[in-house]
Amino acid sequence: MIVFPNAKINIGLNVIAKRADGYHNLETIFYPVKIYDALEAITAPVMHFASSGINIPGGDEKNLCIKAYELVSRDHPLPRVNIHLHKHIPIGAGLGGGSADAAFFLKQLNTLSDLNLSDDDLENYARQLGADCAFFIRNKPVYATQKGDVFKEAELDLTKYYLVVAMPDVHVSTADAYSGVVAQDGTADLRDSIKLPVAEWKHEIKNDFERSVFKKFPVIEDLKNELYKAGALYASMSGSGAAVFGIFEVQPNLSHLEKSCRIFYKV
Ligand SMILES: C[C@@](CO)(OP(=O)(O)O)[C@H](O)COP(=O)(O)OP(=O)(O)OC[C@H]1O[C@@H](n2ccc(N)nc2=O)[C@H](O)[C@@H]1O
Ligand SMILES: Nc1ncnc2c1ncn2[C@@H]1O[C@H](COP(=O)(O)OP(=O)(O)O)[C@@H](O)[C@H]1O
Repeated sequence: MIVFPNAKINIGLNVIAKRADGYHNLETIFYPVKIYDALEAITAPVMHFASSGINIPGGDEKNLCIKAYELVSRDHPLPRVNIHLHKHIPIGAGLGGGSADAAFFLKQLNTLSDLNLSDDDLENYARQLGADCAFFIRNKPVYATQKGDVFKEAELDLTKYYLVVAMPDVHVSTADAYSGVVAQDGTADLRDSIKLPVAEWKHEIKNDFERSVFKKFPVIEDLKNELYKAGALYASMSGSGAAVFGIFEVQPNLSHLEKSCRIFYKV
């Protein structure tokens, strides 16, 4: 069985408060985009994990797919599986690639092993693997609060626009990005802000990680500015970076950026 875990972008990200457990409460809109890994799982006599494509730091046993398997196996007898992950979604990008793999693997296990877990059950497993992992279970645009794992409906359809994701040659650690951010409450509700025309979002919607991450990696801010120069109605860093995305009315010419970063068109 092969599935194709997709990436996400964050439309706005307000870091509201530091929590007693060390995490942060936030407010964001998660929006799925068309950049994919490929994840194959088949039942097999011995457990095996292999990956190809982009090198994943941390070793196989630390892979979130293996962690997902171990988590579910505490509650349910599982068959041994042979897993192959082809990694295409950039890492340290703010695109949630590792979380997507884990969530899609949970869904695969549910089917492969006839576990009959509901989406709520799967989300409960997912939130134990990573704060933004639960989003990928239903994988629809949502307004997320608390650790980024509590969802309310968000009506957002960007299909009439041309979305671009650009990944510079730097990687940002999520934990480092959170340690550099200053939490502050009292911003407008993102569910109201996204109702404005996209061209007005730049006055209303921000990503709180940009200030400190741009300071450390000016190349990311430069890239965001390049997307505006190329005609973006709205451009922002995604999550804790380093990827930036642009929302355009038509396909932009970004060929001058292709030497210094990886560009994903029409996502
Ligand atoms: C910033 C966001 C925005 O969508 O995404 P990315 O940019 O990483 O994709 C998420 O909050 C990332 O979620 P995720 O990458 O799943 O985080 P986790 O693995 O659970 O946590 C990594 C580390 O980030 C910090 N962390 C994460 C989530 C949160 N709400 N508060 C935090 O302070 C903690 O220090 C934690 O140890
Ligand atoms: N399947 C996976 N894909 C990517 N990263 C993984 C995976 N499993 C574990 N990781 C770990 O998660 C870290 C980054 O995860 P990722 O979700 O890609 O971050 P971000 O959302 O910030 O881009 C990597 O450094 C790696 O050690």
